[in-house]
Parts: sequence; C-alpha cells; structure tokens
Amino acid sequence: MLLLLKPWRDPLKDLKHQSQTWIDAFEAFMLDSSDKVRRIVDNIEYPHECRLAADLARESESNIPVDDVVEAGVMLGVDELSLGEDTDTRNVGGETITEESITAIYENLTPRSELNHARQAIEIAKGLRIFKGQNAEWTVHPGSTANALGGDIVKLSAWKEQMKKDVLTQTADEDPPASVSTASNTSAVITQLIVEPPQKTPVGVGPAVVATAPVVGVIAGLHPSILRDEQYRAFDIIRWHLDETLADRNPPPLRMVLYGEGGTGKSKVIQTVTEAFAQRGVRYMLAKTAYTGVAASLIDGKTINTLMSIPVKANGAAMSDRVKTRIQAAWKHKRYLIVDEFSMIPKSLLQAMEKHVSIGKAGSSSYREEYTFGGVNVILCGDLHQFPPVAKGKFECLFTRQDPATDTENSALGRRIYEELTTVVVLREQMRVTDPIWRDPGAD
Ligand SMILES: Nc1ncnc2c1ncn2[C@@H]1O[C@H](COP(=O)(O)OP(=O)(O)OP(=O)(O)O)[C@@H](O)[C@H]1O
Repeated sequence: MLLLLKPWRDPLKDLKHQSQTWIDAFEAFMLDSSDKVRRIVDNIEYPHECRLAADLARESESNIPVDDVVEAGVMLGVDELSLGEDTDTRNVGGETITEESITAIYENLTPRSELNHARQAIEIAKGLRIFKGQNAEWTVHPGSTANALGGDIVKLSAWKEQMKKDVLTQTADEDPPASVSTASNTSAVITQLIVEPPQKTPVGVGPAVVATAPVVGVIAGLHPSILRDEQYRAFDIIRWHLDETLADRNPPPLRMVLYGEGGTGKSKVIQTVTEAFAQRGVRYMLAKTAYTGVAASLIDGKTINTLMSIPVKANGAAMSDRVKTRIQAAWKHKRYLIVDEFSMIPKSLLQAMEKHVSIGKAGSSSYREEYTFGGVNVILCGDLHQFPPVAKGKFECLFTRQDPATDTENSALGRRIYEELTTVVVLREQMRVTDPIWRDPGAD
C-alpha cells in the first residue's frame, strides 16, 4: 500500500525510517493521509466484495447451497476472504447508502456490456479515422443529410468488420459455439477465421487500429505488429502452438515461462494472446488466472482458487463428487492456462493446481493422461523477485531447489512440475518507466 500511495524514489529511504516496521510506517502514513487516500484504502476491497457477492448469487442460482461452509470456501480467492463486517448500509461522505438506493442507481444505469460495446465502437471508429478532427463529436443535425463519399463507405465497412471481431472477443470466452464440439470440426471452422500472422512493422508505424477497447479495468491488448521484439517472440510461440493445436497436429504440451520485471509488458502480451484466441473463435480454450483477485482482474481472469476449485485452506479431505463435476464442466474445453504473478505461487500450490486441472480434464476429448495438467498447455508469467509466495517459508518458493530436508511430498512434486517449464522468454525492456533516473536508481 505504501508503494502504491506514498510518493517515493528510493523505497528503502522514502517509505519508512530504518527504525520503523512496515506496519508502523503504514499506520503513521495513514494518520497524515488525505481524505482521498483514506477513501482509496477503505474501498480497495470493494470490487472483490462485489465479485464475491456475484459468485455467491451465481452459486445459489445454480442450487449449490451457500451455507455449505467448506464448499463455499472453495470458491473464494485468497484475497476475497477478509470482507469486513456485513452491513446493510454504508456512510459515504455523510450520505447514507442503502440497499434500495443502490438498486435504484443500478436500475437507471445502462448495462455495462452495452457501455463497453459503445466505447469499443467509438474507439474503433476513432482508430479508423471515421471522425474528422481528433476530438470531433459525432453530432446529428435533424433534417440535414450528407452524402457519403467512397472513402467513407470503405471506412464504415472496415469499422463494421472490426466490430464483428470485437463482438467475438467479448462473447466467445466461456463456451464453444454449439457447432464446434470435436477437435476436427474445430479446425474446419478455424480455417475460415484464421488471420495471417501480421508482418512486424517498425516501431511507431502502427496500423490504424492499434488496440481494441478494453473491458473496463482490464489491460487492453496491442496489435501484434507493435509488440516489442521480445514480446512478439513470446506471443509468436503461443500463437504458433495454438495454430498447431487447432490443425490437430498435437504439438507437445507448451510449458513456458514469460519472465520480466514489473512494467516490461507481460500483461500486454497476455491480452494480445487473448485476442489471438478470440480472433480464431476459440477464446473458450483459454483460462487465465492469478493468485490474487487484483492481479487476476487485470488480465480478465479468475483467482487460482476459484478457477480450479482449490480450497483456500487445504483440509486434506478427498475431493467431493460435486466439486469434481464442477471442475470437469469448467475445464472440458480448456486447452491453455495462463498464470500471472506466478512468483506468489508456493510449490505445493503448483502441485495442487496440476492435480485439479488433471482431474478437470479427465474424460474430455482433449485429455492427455501421459502429461501433467492432463495435457493443458501452461504459461507462467511474472518475476520471481517481485512478490514472494504468501505466508510460506523460503523452501516453498518455486525457484528453491528440491531439498528432502525441508520439502514436503507436495512441495517436492510442485518443484518437479516447475522444472518442466523449459521454454523461457525474458522481457528485458522497461515499458512503463521512461524517466532514466527511475531506470537506474544508482545513478546520480
Ligand atoms: N509494445 C508496447 N508498446 C508501447 N507500450 C507498451 C508496450 N508493451 C507494454 N506497454 C506499456 O508498458 C506499461 C507496462 O506494461 P504491462 O502492464 O503489460 O507490464 P507488466 O510487465 O505486466 O507489469 P506488471 O508486472 O507491473 O503488471 C503499460 O503502460 C503498457 O501500456
């Protein structure tokens, strides 16, 4: 929180005094903080509270009892557990907000999906230069008409085409189209949808539409041609593998690490890859996840615990038939798994992930029993020095070699699974920070 909210140049000097603990430093900072900062801290869990409420509502709609304490815990992300007190009213800025007032606000809102669609339409139209000036508004004068010129028609057709692709991106995520049920007829459909891999263009010479508008709060992808070389290499490996899979050529499972410090553009690669899946009409084959809800939401994914129905607190109990049925339904069509911020995953959790995904794939037509993860392709993204595993000892870090003195059976298995990831792309170019003083803090 201090890193996020307090201005700093040298984190060790500016964020806390040497004599302070991090907790003391945070408390001291909060004492002097502005109302705005307090509001941010107070509300930081709010999106997760909303998502949890939605998850619980969905669970109850599908007749799964919500008062089944152990099973309800299974569905929660780690950071979704401390929700604070359950109250019917909140006081924001002296105004009391009740359930009724929230309902009234929601009733007057345009549905989010429509807003996203409208934003997307405008972004794409801007990219295609349908609007005349940079900030021109699209005003309609009653009674007056204008003749469209040839160029306008071309732009409008391009806009319609791009809109169609984006509708695919937004809708084709969870389930395959009804007509796509087997691998072979998948590839038949795909040949119609496949787009040629783009030629790389020099940096700065981007196509008219460089990115589609993101789902709100999710990092948008880039057109592959404007990815940096290292980013493109990672994208191209996954794209190639996907095309081989779709052509039924059964490539060996992809076991890949996309490694790079914060700001080197990993999330951009993930979203560009997502769009490649959507363009091929197979978004439903891709599962995206991260350890924390915040990291998962940035890539439009789910937390590991939710996606794989892994209990937050391992209780050693055998998996119930109900959970098994649920993960098999969720994983039936999944072929690729992208995990962001993988440094937070302890070895034993990687082992649990492998086990749950394998169970999830068992019985499906794409299950490959001889491979870990039931043959699902795995791409771990992150930086081992960014966030260590939460609340676990050093021996649980994935980069710590196996050691019989400290490793448990599960953590040793987790390390062995990690060692399978031999395709590694390292992103070195810092994309977020452009000020040289930040890039090299040691320089005066
Ligand atoms: N090819 C690119 N061209 C221009 N900007 C880019 C490119 N790739 C990434 N960026 C920008 O760099 C910044 C960091 O990118 P991104 O969030 O993908 O990095 P990251 O490695 O996922 O960071 P973190 O690990 O902190 O989440 C973003 O502002 C993004 O828009």
